[in-house]
Amino acid sequence: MNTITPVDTVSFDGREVSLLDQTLLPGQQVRLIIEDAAQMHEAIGMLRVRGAPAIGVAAAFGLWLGVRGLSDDLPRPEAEAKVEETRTYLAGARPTAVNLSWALDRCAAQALATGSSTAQLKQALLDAAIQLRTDEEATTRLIGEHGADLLTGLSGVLTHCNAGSAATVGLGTALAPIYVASERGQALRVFADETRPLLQGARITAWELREAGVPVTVITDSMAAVVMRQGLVGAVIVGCDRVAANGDVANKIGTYGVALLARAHGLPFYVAGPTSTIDLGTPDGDHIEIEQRGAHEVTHHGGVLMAPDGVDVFNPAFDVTPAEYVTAIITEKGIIYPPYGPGLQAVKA
Ligand SMILES: CSC[C@H]1O[C@H](OP(=O)(O)O)[C@H](O)[C@@H]1O
Repeated sequence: MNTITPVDTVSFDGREVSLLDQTLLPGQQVRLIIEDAAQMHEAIGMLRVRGAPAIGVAAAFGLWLGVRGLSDDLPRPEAEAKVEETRTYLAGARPTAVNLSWALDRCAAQALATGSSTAQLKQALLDAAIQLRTDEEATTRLIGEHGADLLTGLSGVLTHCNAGSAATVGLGTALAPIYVASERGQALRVFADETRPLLQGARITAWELREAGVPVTVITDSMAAVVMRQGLVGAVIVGCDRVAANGDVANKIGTYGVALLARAHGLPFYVAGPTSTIDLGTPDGDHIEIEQRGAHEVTHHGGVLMAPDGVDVFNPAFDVTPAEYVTAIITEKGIIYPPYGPGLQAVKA
């Protein structure tokens, strides 16, 4: 197989920042020009751009968009105050994926340490966002290369949600090892959980894998157990939105159940993610804020009522998988095995 071409989730063409609107996948591929921080905040909140690494890069460009219109004559302290205001605003778009705040903090710190004028501050924010995009793209290739070694000899793997190229600015996290294994000539079929309620697996994972020529079978979330029992997969590999210092993993709702199923069927359960998704400041999964989303996502699909309108709904966007159920964590710096504390500390050093 030829080298995989990543999905162009977030890009800057020298003038404009654009996003692939993932709410319209797979039926439409529409690019949105994002002109200011408010539009970027909306895009992140509505999952037009989604996936921890991708929203981090998107927010970084959003930070620049929030100040690019400032007059170069504005006193630097006032410009810096605007950066801080925009950073705080964008960080509030979604609470669970640590990459959002991590990317904003990284880019703001780099820019605030650069120059003494407002013009230099603005340029530094753009430079920081561009560099972040470059770094995060390279990171996904390394995740793929480390993770592919774990998939050697397998003919099927199961994934949950979308932690592919569309969730990053490169090959992805959970799907990166699959892409690299495929590039190496391994015949690997992906069983993709559709992942209710927003169907990132059916809509996005299946779409990007088919675009890349990787065999994919879409299953409903309730079919995962049978797929494992019938021996159709030899491993589970998922992404992550925040990894706590003890190795507990926040990821798309339903991941915890898939981890339990993997344990029950004696299958390895791998988590793939950049070290930027590891948050040593959060001691364990109980301290990870889980985003609660609106009832409409559950009671409606495609404008069709799927449950009594107004019925009570529980719609957490993520859950936490305890570290004890995680076989290994695949990062760009290598594979981490239990006990996770020391290994996570090492890759963040
Ligand atoms: C590579 S991070 C992907 C991660 O993000 C997804 O959540 P969302 O679609 O709500 O942004 C899901 O948890 C994926 O595993």
